[in-house]
Amino acid sequence: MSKSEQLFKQAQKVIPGGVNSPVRAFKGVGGDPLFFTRGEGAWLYDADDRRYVDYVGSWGPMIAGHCHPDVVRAVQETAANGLGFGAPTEIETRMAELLCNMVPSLELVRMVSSGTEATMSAIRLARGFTNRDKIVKFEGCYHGHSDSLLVKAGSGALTLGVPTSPGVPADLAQHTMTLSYNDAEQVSKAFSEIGDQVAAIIVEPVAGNMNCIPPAEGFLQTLREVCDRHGSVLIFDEVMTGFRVAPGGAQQRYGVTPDLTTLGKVVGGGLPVGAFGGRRDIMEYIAPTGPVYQAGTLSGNPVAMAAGLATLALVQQPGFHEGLDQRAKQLVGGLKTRASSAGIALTSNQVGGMFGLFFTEADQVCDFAGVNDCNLERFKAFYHAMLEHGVYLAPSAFEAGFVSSAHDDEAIQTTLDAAEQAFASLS
Ligand SMILES: Cc1ncc(COP(=O)(O)O)c(C=O)c1O
Ligand SMILES: N[C@H](C=O)CCC(=O)O
Repeated sequence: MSKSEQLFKQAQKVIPGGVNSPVRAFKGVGGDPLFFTRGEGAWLYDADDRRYVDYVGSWGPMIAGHCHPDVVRAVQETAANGLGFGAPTEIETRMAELLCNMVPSLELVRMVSSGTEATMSAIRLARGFTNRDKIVKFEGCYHGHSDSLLVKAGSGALTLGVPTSPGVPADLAQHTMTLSYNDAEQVSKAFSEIGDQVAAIIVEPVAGNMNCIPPAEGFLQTLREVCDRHGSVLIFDEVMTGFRVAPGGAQQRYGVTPDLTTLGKVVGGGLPVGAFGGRRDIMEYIAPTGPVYQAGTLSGNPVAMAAGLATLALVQQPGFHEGLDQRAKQLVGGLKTRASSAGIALTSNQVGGMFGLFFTEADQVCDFAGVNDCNLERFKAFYHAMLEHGVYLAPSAFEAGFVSSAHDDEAIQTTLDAAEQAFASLS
């Protein structure tokens, strides 16, 4: 038995399913999860000291690779002064100033401790501000696990086949309307019927929790238009896309400015951080300036702020995003060439440092139905073959992949060599 197998057995005795977040349990691909002991750049080492090229990146935060010395140093230096005070610190203002400078929609921003908290708080704020209950989301998009948003959700909820979770009161779920991602016509029609009751649209501006689906031409603009017409709040959930697809996120890349933005992952540099912010008049509606309540014991934790600021400093370096984009293109292009040589039908999507692979004959995959039509069994076989050859992909066909600035030629070539063998084993 491997060390990982032993550790997983032990974990299952005291942790539900042996994991602290369901998608880690390998239910989407079968087999047992690996337990990791350390990371370095683009590489992860498991409990048996096997090395893997990592395309999960802690589900996104590790945009500069594992253990970047600047980030580690910032954490160590800040921790030496105390782990947290539950009172204001200057570093929180520095973080807020930076976020407002980087992300087009932010005039005011509030820090929280996870992406889930950010989206849950943004929804409450939008409901309070508009005095309306209904929200619109899109099938296969995941916005964390708060009740209103765990309806036809993506990510682990989709992987485990429970997109609408038991435990979400029907009385609450009835206020969440779920539409099809990239179907602008359906959005316009829904808003012509009930637009005046809608508090907010929340959307992943590039969907990354049903694999990776970029927005269709004009889709985000339509969301902006219907929200303007009906007085609804447009929320871009940039927990995944923030700082990844452009320095100012998807809103900068696609030129559509939402009213509120939610952030997570990269903003915490690997520590538990989220944020939500946007238009001043809406953000001033939150306590203590406004009546909508929201709070957090560890919000704005200085050590987490230090990790985030150090990561954002790296992200702002000239050429950072061009480098990510180029690496991701090199990877995806190389995989497609090798799949084609092996006679395997493979389609891909890629936006900056985010990518998706689809085992399908279709030329493009642009919505939830397209993702569902893919060959899941082939993905599972590919997944395990890649793992066998030292490449760690997300253990589900419904998750995007992430490239970091630490993915160098060696990491990419190791991946392509592994893929050549994996594709050969599938054909
Ligand atoms: C787009 C998006 N929103 C929200 C969340 C929730 O963030 P967290 O897992 O930090 O609660 C995630 C990831 O889990 C996400 O990908
Ligand atoms: N897809 C999720 C976040 O983006 C995966 C993280 C998790 O649920 O553990």
